[in-house]
Amino acid sequence: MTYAVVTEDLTKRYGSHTVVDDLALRVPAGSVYGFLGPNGAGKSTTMKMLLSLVTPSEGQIEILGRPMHRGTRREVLPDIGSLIESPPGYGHLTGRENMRVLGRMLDLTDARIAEAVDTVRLGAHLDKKVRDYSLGMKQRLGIAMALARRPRLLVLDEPTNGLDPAGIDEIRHLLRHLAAHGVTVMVSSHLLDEVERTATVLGIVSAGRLIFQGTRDELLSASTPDVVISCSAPARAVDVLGPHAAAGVAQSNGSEVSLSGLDDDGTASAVATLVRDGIGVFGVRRAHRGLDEVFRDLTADGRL
Ligand SMILES: Nc1ncnc2c1ncn2[C@@H]1O[C@H](COP(=O)(O)OP(=O)(O)OP(=O)(O)O)[C@@H](O)[C@H]1O
Repeated sequence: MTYAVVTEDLTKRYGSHTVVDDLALRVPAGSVYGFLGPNGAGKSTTMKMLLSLVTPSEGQIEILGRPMHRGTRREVLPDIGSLIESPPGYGHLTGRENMRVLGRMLDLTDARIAEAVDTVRLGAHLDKKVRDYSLGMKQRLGIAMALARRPRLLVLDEPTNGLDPAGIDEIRHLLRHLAAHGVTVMVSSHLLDEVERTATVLGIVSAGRLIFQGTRDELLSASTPDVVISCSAPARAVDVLGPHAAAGVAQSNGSEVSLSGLDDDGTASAVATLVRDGIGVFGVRRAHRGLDEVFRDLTADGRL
């Protein structure tokens, strides 16, 4: 497997506060890598380090096979498109004027610029002043600016922040389209929903630490789904199982009890306890868990 981004021991401290802690990122080339974590988890700081906008306290970064640091960033940056923090662009200029300024700065052909504008479907709004753009249009302009240099790697920090569902959907499509055309996309979000269907690989950070990295299926199988027992006396079952269950017991509806954090032995022993207590067990199953639940569990504990 070739990786577009590899980090070793990547760490950033501000005073005594470690905001990024020993990250070993592996972003496969050609993937859409969803970089997830709650607000303040250290996603932006990590992305800024990847772009050499923030100097790491420790660790190494390799981008597209080359070491990335102050001394090399001039050679590496032309291959990276990025959207970090607020969308770029001058508000008093139109979209077209902004793209022209960028074109002059980076010495891009008109065809290159037209291609980038086309990809984000901004053509119809090019003659409007950017300060009159909706947030979605601003984000798309930012992405067009990032794309104009035809990057091999695109780093986007929360590109769907503040967008409505239609805008989010559009960005999703765009990211898939780019990945299908060979661009590696690293995209951060604090909402799993937003990247789950787009990302082929997920990296989850919590309090600066990488608590999971792998495919969506690997994430689901790394967590234990709840056991749901349907029985004759669910309310009594909750009392009986309370001291027994490792993680938690809840009565989910009229006839069912949910138990979290139980392995197979724990499940067998819970059923035996119910039967011993004279409660009729009608059925036992593992609940289907959405990724959002898994994500919440992972980040609540701060561990996998
Ligand atoms: N320049 C700085 N000086 C001191 N602390 C900082 C600095 N930049 C970021 N931090 C702190 O680092 C932590 C991580 O911030 P960061 O912006 O990387 O998180 P994030 O996961 O991107 O969250 P968000 O989605 O809210 O931007 C926060 O506690 C933040 O206050």
